[in-house]
Amino acid sequence: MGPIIRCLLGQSPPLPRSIPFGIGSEMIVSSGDYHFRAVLTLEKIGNQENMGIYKPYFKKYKLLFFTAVSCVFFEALCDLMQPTIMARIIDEGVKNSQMATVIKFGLLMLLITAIGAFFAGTRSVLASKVSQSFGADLRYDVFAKIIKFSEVSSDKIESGSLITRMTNDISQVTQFINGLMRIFFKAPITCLGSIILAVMLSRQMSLILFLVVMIVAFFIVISMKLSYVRFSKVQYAIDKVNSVVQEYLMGVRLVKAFGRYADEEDKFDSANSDLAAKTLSSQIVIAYFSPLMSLSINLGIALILYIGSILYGHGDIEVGKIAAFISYMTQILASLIMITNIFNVFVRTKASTERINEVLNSEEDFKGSGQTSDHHSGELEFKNVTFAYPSGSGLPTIKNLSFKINSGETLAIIGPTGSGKSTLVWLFLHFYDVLEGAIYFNGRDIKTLNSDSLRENIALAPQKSMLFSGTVFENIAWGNPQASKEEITQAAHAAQADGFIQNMSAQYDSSLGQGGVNLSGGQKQRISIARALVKKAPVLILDDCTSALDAVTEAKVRRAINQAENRRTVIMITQRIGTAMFADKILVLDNGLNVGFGSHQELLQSCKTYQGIFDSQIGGDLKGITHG
Ligand SMILES: Nc1ncnc2c1ncn2[C@@H]1O[C@H](COP(=O)(O)OP(=O)(O)OP(=O)(O)O)[C@@H](O)[C@H]1O
Repeated sequence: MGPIIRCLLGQSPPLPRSIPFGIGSEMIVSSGDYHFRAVLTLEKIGNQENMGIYKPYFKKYKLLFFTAVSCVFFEALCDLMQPTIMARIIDEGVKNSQMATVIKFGLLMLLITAIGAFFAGTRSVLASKVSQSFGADLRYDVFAKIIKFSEVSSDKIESGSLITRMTNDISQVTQFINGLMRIFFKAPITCLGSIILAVMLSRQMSLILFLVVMIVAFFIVISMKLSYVRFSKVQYAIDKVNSVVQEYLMGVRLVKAFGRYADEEDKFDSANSDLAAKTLSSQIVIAYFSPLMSLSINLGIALILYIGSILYGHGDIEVGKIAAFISYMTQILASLIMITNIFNVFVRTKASTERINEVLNSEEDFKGSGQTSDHHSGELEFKNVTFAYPSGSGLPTIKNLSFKINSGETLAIIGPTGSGKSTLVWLFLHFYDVLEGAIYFNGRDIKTLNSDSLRENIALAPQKSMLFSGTVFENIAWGNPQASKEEITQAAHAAQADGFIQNMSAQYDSSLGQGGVNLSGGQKQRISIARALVKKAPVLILDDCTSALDAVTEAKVRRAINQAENRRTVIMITQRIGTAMFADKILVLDNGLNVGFGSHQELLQSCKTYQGIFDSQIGGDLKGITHG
């Protein structure tokens, strides 16, 4: 097994760090049927354990892989035989005008070419099959990992970058695997075989061959060194372009409303130009070195012809052998370039592998200790909870916060924007771990609960309604795929969505565009609430998701939830005092601190922040009424 394969499997000792290759050189080399795009990215070639991630995939396809490699072996043998047969045609057939010899060896050449073509075709099909299946499996696993991402991981890697990793980086790996089967064995076999056969043809001319090989090898090493650091920069530039496009598409209406086309164009132009510049910079070295290598090869051929003609004059060599020697020399140099390309692609793949590995090694969502929580009640307690976002400023978002609600109670959380209201929900859902304190659900620390079953107890209507492409029915049923049609309509009724759904062209079977583009903000919120209601979980969380509803509709939603058969615990995050005041308990948050907890009446008496919010929204005139 060769070094690249061993590196791929993480089995070989590290390649020397001193290998003077670099990130970023890119070249397209064509030699016969080889057409290889290569970029060198050998930043840490010694650190190859990352490549071990491909071991299971390689194992899965090893039979096809080795069949392809065997085809390459026979293909190379066929190639090697050609110049020697050609020399015999010239020296025995053409020179002596023996047509029978020309025809005999000509037919033999054709037969060998046909056999070589058969192996080349089979190898190509197998290489494509293995590399594409390999790539598809890897893409699947990366996506499966992204699905399991913890919130910390999601905060760390931008979605634009994740897309580049799922597409560009995995394509790079696929290209490498394909190239491995195309040329990995062929290049060394051709190179070694050609050297042996060339030396056997003429020792004197072999000196020129070695000289040219040394010069070309020198150019290859220098070009790699010069282009070492460039490739990962290209990948990050692609990330940036993806992010700019993605952000524009997410905010397209806002951009139009604000007429900010020019700024968006500028942003894209800057990212795009940066990508072009970095790609150019990664290619430019090769652009200069490729002609230099060709020049050296042609110089070598001219020297061979010169020395060959002198030797021929002395009767030391025949014309056919000179032609065969030149042919072997071209094969040796083409193989050298191919070997270089293997390293080029290897290092580029290494950079992509590091990026893929970062995804595969990202922290997964909390699993909990494996204990399930199949409770039917929804008692919740936060005890001295302190929390800071790992990707945030380091300052706590939630500070020593405590409160408790009993099962079946309604809690309203109110407070200025950015005070940490949604963060409480993320903590309860165990998206993040608390720094200090603990959260108890039905008396058990949520850290000891299986996260999936904890979340089964919670239905969430998020602040930003998220709808999927599909029908209205499918979108509501997403909350509970087992729900009957009747339960879906009941939930829609309670969420005050049935009215507008009935007015849609195909009622519950009406299609929603991507993200629910064909609905108003309030309609989206009501479908989102219906989806949460149909889950029938012991705890219902409404995260400021009635903000787009008018006061009358909102009151109807609230009443419907309160009148539900199985009275559940409801957590209602809101900015409106008119919504909060009907809750059993109200938590007033300010800058992550619990500054008030109690009923509306209690807080009006005791909590300055609450009084302030009340005065600003309802006004002092009504204070007496609500007091009563
Ligand atoms: N993923 C995150 N990484 C780092 N900081 C975050 C993250 N999410 C929120 N924050 C910060 O935490 C603080 C509280 O945010 P949170 O969304 O909980 O506030 P909120 O009270 O729900 O606000 P709003 O009423 O505007 O929705 C804010 O300062 C915010 O910048």
